[in-house]
Amino acid sequence: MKRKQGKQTEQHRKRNSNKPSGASEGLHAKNEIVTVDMIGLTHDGDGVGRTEQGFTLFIPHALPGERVQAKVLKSKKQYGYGKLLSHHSTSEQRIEPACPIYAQCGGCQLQHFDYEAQLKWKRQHVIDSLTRIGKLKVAGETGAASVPRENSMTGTDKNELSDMSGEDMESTNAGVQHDVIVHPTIGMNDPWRYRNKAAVPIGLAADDGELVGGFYAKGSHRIIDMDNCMIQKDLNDEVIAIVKQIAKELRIQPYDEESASGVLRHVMTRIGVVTGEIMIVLITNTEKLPRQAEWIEQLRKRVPNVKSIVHNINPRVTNAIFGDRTEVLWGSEVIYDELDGLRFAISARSFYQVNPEQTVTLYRKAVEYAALTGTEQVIDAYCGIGSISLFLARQAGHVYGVEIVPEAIEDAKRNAKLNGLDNTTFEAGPAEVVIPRWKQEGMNADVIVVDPPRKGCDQALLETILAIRPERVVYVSCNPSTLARDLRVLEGGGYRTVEVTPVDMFPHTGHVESVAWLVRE
Ligand SMILES: C[S@@+](CC[C@H](N)C(=O)[O-])C[C@H]1O[C@@H](n2cnc3c(N)ncnc32)[C@H](O)[C@@H]1O
Repeated sequence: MKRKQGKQTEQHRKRNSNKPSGASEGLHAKNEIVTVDMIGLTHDGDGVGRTEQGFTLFIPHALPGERVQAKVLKSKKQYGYGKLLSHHSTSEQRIEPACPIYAQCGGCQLQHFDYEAQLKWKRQHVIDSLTRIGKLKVAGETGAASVPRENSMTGTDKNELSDMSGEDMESTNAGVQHDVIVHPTIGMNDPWRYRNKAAVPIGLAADDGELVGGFYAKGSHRIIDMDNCMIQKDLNDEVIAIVKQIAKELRIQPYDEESASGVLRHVMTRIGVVTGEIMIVLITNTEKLPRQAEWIEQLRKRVPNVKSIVHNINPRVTNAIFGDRTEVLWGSEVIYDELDGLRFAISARSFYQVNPEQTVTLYRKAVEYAALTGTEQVIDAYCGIGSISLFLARQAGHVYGVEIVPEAIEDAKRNAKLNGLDNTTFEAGPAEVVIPRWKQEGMNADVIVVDPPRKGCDQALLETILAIRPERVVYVSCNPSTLARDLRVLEGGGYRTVEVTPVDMFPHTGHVESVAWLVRE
């Protein structure tokens, strides 16, 4: 990769030799209008194209195969960013986005792309990561990828890989030659209105200073006011609209990010899709929620199914939604939901998958890959509220879950009891600390399941998995790049990746979830 970048830099230097210095860092000047042939999509869903002069431009909402006119917004040495102005030719996979505010909102990235094409692209994204980063050979693939290497490994991929250290990247050099099966992405029959959770930033409208709440516009912190999101459950939209209305009536000051002043920063709502229960979390910059009693009265009156009203305090100047302190203002500290006949208590700070229908598909696939017979000792690392753990516990000897958020572990214990699954043990702490200690204490496991956050598994955890030597590892991942990186480590330690199944948990967004099945050689 380095060699290719060097070559491109040299070409640009030659081409730029006649340009006035300081006009632009890259080949094209800012605001220049260029014709671009689109050749791929980045891992964020932005189009990747080449200008007639061979310069790489990333252009949101442009699709592979299209010829477009674009305005250069930023021009770096080796690549730039552009804005789509018009089409010379369009892709057959281009469709009219269903959402009226799609062009401004940063919430979805792929609504202009036919859903079947999204599913294929997500599978290809997984394959590209497995082959390039994991050095794995995918059945039916020649090793060529959807986007030529020098393009896909520039802008966005660099961001995706930013969690990896140089050392991790070095470790990706060796390769293996068995074939990994990557199945088609399992999509939704109706890929709309799937989210059970909304977390909406609240702020001031730029024009009239009114309270607004919605989504950040792509690439900025400008809030687009919105009452109808096509990937949200209707009920979430309704509750958010009610909360905004109450905030206005009670004259609650919206948070102003620039001055870090004001009161209401975010509203989070979560619904139990099976139970109909609703949790509302008000996140403030201030210690107290002004007019608390009226808030409770109004929310109870206008949201009949509300079961939990929670206040979280976040006075920090940060992009993180939640602060450290959470108190229940009214009702229960949890709401309940059901997945595949299992009942789950979910508290405000606990992770719970946002697409319940696809979650069942994903977890069933993870259980299938675990291939349990009723006797196995299973470790579920990064277990959240124990959701995968309990799916596994129905078919295992014993399941040990570990999770860093203490509230989630309290939920997991409660959930095990609730479902009468006493063959479970849960511990709060970092997986990379707790599991090595379990190993030292003599624990063994037949199967280890991991479901880490985007940054993937900690190296110490991967080493411990290799030391425990379970027969099977099931890796649930929301980031194909770190999945591929970690599979390389496990392959290097004597595991073989047999299959990977992408599951579309987040239709119309660039997010790709997948589950991998590894066996000990
Ligand atoms: C993608 S979620 C998966 C949760 C759960 N398996 C599920 O499906 O609901 C990742 C979880 O890892 C937890 N986590 C993050 N870093 C961790 C660490 N170092 N050790 C243990 N858990 C961690 C997060 O709090 C989160 O609950």
